[in-house]
Amino acid sequence: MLTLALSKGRILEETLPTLQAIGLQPAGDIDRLLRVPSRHPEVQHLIIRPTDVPTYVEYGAADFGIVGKDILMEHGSGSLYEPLDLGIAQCRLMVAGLPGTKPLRHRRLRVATKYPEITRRYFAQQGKQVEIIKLYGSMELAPLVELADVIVDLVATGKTLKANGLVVLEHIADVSSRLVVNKAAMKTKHAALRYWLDRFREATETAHA
Ligand SMILES: Nc1ncnc2c1ncn2[C@@H]1O[C@H](COP(=O)(O)OP(=O)(O)OP(=O)(O)O)[C@@H](O)[C@H]1O
Ligand SMILES: O=P(O)(O)OC[C@H]1O[C@H](OP(=O)(O)OP(=O)(O)O)[C@H](O)[C@@H]1O
Repeated sequence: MLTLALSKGRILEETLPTLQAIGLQPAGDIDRLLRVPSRHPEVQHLIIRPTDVPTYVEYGAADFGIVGKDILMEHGSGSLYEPLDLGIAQCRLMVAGLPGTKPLRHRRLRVATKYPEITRRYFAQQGKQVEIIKLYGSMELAPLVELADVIVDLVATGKTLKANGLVVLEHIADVSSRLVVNKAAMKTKHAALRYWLDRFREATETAHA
């Protein structure tokens, strides 16, 4: 039996057509069940929060998983194999703020984000120490109420930024969803995982042809 950890929400919705194409569609109520059989007798799904997917796969509670590159960058992806870019849930990780936001001289820049590790690394690479304010959502509000000078957040269409009067200041990384694999399982269950990785790769190529 193989276990695939799926990120519930946006990524799961965008993953369903691929699962359907390769015969792994969930065979149960994905809105309520946390562990769901798939149409294939040898694969089951875990339906979990995106931020938990790397942990389940790293510890081997799931053999493989699907998760955003943003979450992998924040988690630190060295403990997992990342063999395939699925090309779904595409967006960009950006520094954003009010128009005309300038570097500050008298104090550290204050940055609100759901991604403290990525943010710390990004500014440290530029030799800047920043004050990081960890938030769990609605980052766009922070500069408006002077909780932070800027935010580090995901941008796709740019509509959320625009609606809140914010602009992109810097580009950090392009983001899409990745297939990740537990390192030990890649050895002990190699043939089965290889088979499904090939199916995912074919389906992804077909979808983007
Ligand atoms: N606007 C967007 N357009 C495209 N992809 C996005 C967008 N926002 C987020 N994503 C991608 O989808 C993933 C999941 O986002 P989603 O909004 O479903 O979860 P979340 O609400 O951030 O998760 P949690 O419930 O753990 O806080 C993100 O990690 C990112 O990779
Ligand atoms: O550029 P846009 O197309 O407007 O998309 C960007 C928005 O999408 C994400 O939020 P999401 O809609 O997932 O809400 P949440 O993370 O606050 O739950 C992200 O955190 C931005 O707020």
